[in-house]
Amino acid sequence: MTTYDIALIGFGGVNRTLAELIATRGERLRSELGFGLRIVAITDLRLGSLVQPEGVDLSVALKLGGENETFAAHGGSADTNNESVIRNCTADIICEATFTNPDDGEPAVSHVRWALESGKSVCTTNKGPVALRGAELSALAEQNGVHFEFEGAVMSGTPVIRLAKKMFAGLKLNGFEGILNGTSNYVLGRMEAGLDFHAAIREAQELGYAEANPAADIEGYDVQLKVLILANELLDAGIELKDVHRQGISTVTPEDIRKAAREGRRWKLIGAAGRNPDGSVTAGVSPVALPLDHGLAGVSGATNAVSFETDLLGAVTISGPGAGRVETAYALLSDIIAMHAARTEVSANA
Ligand SMILES: NC(=O)C1=CN([C@@H]2O[C@H](COP(=O)(O)OP(=O)(O)OC[C@H]3O[C@@H](n4cnc5c(N)ncnc54)[C@H](OP(=O)(O)O)[C@@H]3O)[C@@H](O)[C@H]2O)C=CC1
Ligand SMILES: N[C@@H](CC=O)C(=O)O
Repeated sequence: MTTYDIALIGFGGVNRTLAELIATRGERLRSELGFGLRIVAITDLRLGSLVQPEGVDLSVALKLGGENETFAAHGGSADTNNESVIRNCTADIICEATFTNPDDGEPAVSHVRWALESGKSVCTTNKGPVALRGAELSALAEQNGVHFEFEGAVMSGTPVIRLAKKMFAGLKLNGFEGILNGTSNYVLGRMEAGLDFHAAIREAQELGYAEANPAADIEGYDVQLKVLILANELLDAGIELKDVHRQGISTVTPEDIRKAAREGRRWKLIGAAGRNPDGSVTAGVSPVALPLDHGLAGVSGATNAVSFETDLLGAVTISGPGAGRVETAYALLSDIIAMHAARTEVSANA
């Protein structure tokens, strides 16, 4: 039976939860999916780096995280050493889950590039590399005969990108609109229930929904990246970040929310893209007071939903978790499962 060796880059909420899933469900995954997973390296800004080709002891690694604790006391180093670990470790697959940088995608873009250049497949939940360097990195993966998967970059573990690519074959997609950020949707809902804006953000942080800098959620940067990913991956839009108009929810006041409620409306942060008659695509993100009978008005909490406009089926809507540590760790697992399926198909056809 195949065992895939994994390196985790970034050991925060998502990659820690992936490690927990591997520790607690490894045997079940092995019997159900026909492959095993072994973590052979971890790097993290605070903990440093740990490389153990025979397999990291997760019962030890998962307990680390206290102030001043590093991997140095456990056979590793206090230095992060990302490039050397990514290039030289024995992993088959690199799981990149460091913070999303909406400006240039770094350092995650470099992490992905180093991995692909050294013949390792990558799965990531990091929106930066996918939105800002997606085409280049996918081409690099192909040149090196490896995989670059990123299902968790949009709507966490809810299948959207792969599902739309596979299941919408034969349809023409003319656009989409959706709620694509769990944090801002959660915050708007909590404000509607009377909670203070900052207290609502703190709750979203505690629940593991928010970005390292929650301004990315609140000011619409996160949705801007997700709209860019969906537009380029599914509509072949060929657009850049500057082409996606951005406005977040920080301008929506408690009074706006009360007024909308009186009028039978509810504020939502909507990301959308649509094909113009000349084939070009217009895309943006902005807060909208939707009428309560709108299909997206009832999507609450950290749930996300995206409605695709297709030529033969009309609107097709996908809804599910949009954030959360477990939900997003599952996205990485689904990427690994997709890589295994592709590899199995290639060997069956050889
Ligand atoms: N949480 C969610 O619901 C979702 C998250 N995502 C994306 O997944 C990624 C991970 O999210 P999450 O786990 O919640 O975030 P966290 O902030 O919990 O974890 C990120 C980890 O990466 C570490 N890190 C930062 N820079 C580096 C670096 N250069 N080298 C090594 N480690 C580094 C951080 O260390 P330190 O804390 O010291 O900075 C932290 O431990 C993000 O890109 C996020 O946008 C996508 C979908 C949903
Ligand atoms: N911070 C993001 C996490 C997923 O991308 C969100 O709240 O949606």
